[in-house]
Formats: sequence, structure tokens, C-alpha cells
Amino acid sequence: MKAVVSLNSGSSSIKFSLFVVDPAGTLQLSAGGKIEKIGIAPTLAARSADGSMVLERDWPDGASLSHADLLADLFAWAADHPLEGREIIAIGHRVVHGGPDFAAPLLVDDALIDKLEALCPLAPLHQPHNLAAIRAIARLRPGLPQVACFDTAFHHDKPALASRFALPRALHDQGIRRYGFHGLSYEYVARRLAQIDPELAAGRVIAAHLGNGASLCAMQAGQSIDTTMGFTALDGLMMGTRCGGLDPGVVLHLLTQMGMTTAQVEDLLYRKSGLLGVSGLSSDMRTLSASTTAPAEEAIALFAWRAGREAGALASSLGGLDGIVFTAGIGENDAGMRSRICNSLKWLGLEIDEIANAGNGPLISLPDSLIKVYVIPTDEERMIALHTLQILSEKLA
Ligand SMILES: Nc1ncnc2c1ncn2[C@@H]1O[C@H](COP(=O)(O)OP(=O)(O)O)[C@@H](O)[C@H]1O
Ligand SMILES: CC(=O)OP(=O)(O)O
Ligand SMILES: [Mg+2]
Repeated sequence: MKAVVSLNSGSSSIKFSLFVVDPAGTLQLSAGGKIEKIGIAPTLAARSADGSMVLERDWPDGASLSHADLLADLFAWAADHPLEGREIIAIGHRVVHGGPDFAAPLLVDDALIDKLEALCPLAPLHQPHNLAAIRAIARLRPGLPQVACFDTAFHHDKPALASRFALPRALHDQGIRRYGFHGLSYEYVARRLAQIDPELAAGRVIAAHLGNGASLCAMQAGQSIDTTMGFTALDGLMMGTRCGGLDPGVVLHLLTQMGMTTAQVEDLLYRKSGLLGVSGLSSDMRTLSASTTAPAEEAIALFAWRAGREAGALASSLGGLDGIVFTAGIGENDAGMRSRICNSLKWLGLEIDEIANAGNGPLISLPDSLIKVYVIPTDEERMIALHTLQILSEKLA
């Protein structure tokens, strides 16, 4: 049976799935898993579609292991395990930055890799890992089609104003624009919402992708019209290790008055800020929730406050709000965080159902609430596989 593999290298995780293409051409999950807590103490778990564990490992002292090291371990394991009649016909990748030129999934070739390489400085936590995985597979399985699926693509057609910084026009023309990210996740959530609640999906919805990276997307009838991330995945919400929106004057001050180098500033803003920087403890929300220290509590409170504030801004972009959808690691699992954010939006007429919220939904607003709130687990891997299959069928047609 033909099968498609999806690889999703996030900032703190590598998620992977194997989908079998059934005779009707639809994708059936065969196995999937993730390596998480990369940079802290990585763990790996993979399960077959029936939920049974096929692989479990952890590296308690593995803070220095990179995405590439862990991927090499995963490939070594995969090489030793027969696929039981499944023939991998393509591998799809999440590629975080597509820049101004790439607004749809593409078959990978050397020229594309070179162009995507040039975007690495705009996504240092992601793009190098995305490309390292593509190159590693090209070495292991030369000739196997690989498809790049861009996080920026979903936002490509948002209104011109939502793409522009208040900078001189020439810089916009040179690509210094608000792109937006987490697009594969938002595309999947928009599709799921259209199945679960088509009336709401046709309206004004904020999707909240709250993971290690975090952003909000304002969707009108399932299309992105605004989002909190911009030129890079640093902007907008507070994140695991990223600062989110910041007065650009702070960057100038760090460089000119505090004598930091650009490399030090990059490290500070991408890797040492956010939940980690404010708590002084961890970038991982589970660790902070389990802690009773005041800085950990302040980090959680700031995360919620910033999300509520940005949601207010996106409600304005949408001209009102009909619904909110929570997704990704924190959005799907952290009832306390959802409750804080929803309560900060009470002024919009949002009433959360705390019992449904504690059970992770799917619907977590009260019947009288003016805004419906859902929890919808994201599936970037399925979205990647769907795009990959589509590109492959276009290539064969
Ligand atoms: N049960 C849970 N409760 C609270 N937070 C959780 C839970 N499970 C995962 N998370 C948080 O989700 C975040 C990781 O999100 P995820 O979407 O997997 O990350 P990535 O952006 O790397 O894909 C971490 O902060 C983690 O602590
Ligand atoms: C774009 C981004 O921040 O991705 P992730 O949430 O996987 O870090
Ligand atoms: Mg992610």
C-alpha cells in the first residue's frame, strides 16, 4: 500500500506521521509520534493508529541534543523496522518561512532549497531544522519526492493593510512585511470547524494556536485576515522562549547602550525570553503550572494577559467576534490558561462553561455566551500529507 510521511519540525518538537493512501485516495493514519522537549530533556513516543506504543525513549540528560541528532536517531530506528508492505511514495515537510515568493506547497528541488536557505535568518528556530530534515532524506532516499508546505502560505492573501509595517514603502517592496505563521495549523482548524459548526466557520473567528510558539489568527469565513506574527515568528504573543511583540526601541538600546552583539540579541529574543525569561524556571507550561513560585505565576499571568489583549485587537480587525478556537499544546490541554484568557474577554459577552472546559471541550462556552468557544486539536501532519498527496497527483497528471 502506498504511504506518505509527514515531518513537522517545530521549535521544541519534531512530530511525524505515516499515512496510508487507501484505494479511495483518502489518507488513513497508520502511525505517528513526536519528539518533544527538545533543548530541555527530549522524549520520544510513537504509536500505531490503534494507540499501541511502537517506540518510546527519553534522554534525561539530552539538553544539548539538536533536532538533527534526534532525527538521526529516529531514522536509524526506522531503517531497522520493516514497513509491512507499505511503500513510501513521498515525504511532506512543514517549512516555516516561504517568504514573499512561495504561497503554496511545492515539490522540493535544489533551487528551492537554496531559496529557502536564504530565509533561515528570519526563522532561526525552525527553518534550519526544516531544511536539515529535507537534506537528510535527500541523502538517505535520493529520488523520493519531497514536498515543502509553508506556514506562511495560509496568510498570503490577507488584506494589504494587515501585511504592511509603517515603514518606508521600499522596504515592503523588498519583502519586509507581515507574513504570519502556523498556517498549516490554522488551515486544518478552519476545515475542522467547518465540519463541526459550519455556521460559526462562516463567521468571524479567532483561532488561538498556543504551543511553544504561539499566535492568533483572525479568520473571516475560514480565510486569514490578520494574525499576530509578522515578518518573523517573534512577533505577537509571549511564547515559550520568545518575547513576542516588543518596542523596537528595546532592541536598539540593547545594541547601542548595553553593548550586546546581534548574535546575543537574537539569542535573548528567540531563546531566553518568553515564559522562560519571565519565570526564570522553564519554557514549558506544564513545569510552570506545577510550580508555586511567584515568577512562574507571573509568567503564566503575562501569557494570558497578552493573549487576551491581542485577541481584543483581532476582534477589532474582524469588526466583531463570533467564536474562538483553542489549539496546540497549551490551547488543547491547559484548561486553566483557557479559562484565564476567556475571562479576560468577558467584556465581549464571552461566558465560559468551566465544566466543559475542564474536560477539554470541544464546546466550552455556555449556551448564552455571545461568543462560542471550541477546543479543536490541530493536526499539521495531516494537512502536510494532504498537500503532499495533492502535489504528487498534479505531478503525475
Ligand atoms: N497537558 C498539558 N497542560 C499544559 N500545557 C501542556 C500540556 N501538554 C503540553 N503542554 C504545553 O504545550 C507546549 C508545547 O506545545 P506544542 O504545540 O507541542 O509545541 P511546538 O510549538 O513545539 O509544536 C509546552 O509549553 C507544553 O508544556
Ligand atoms: C512558527 C512557530 O512558532 O512554530 P512552533 O509553534 O512550532 O514553534
Ligand atoms: Mg508547533
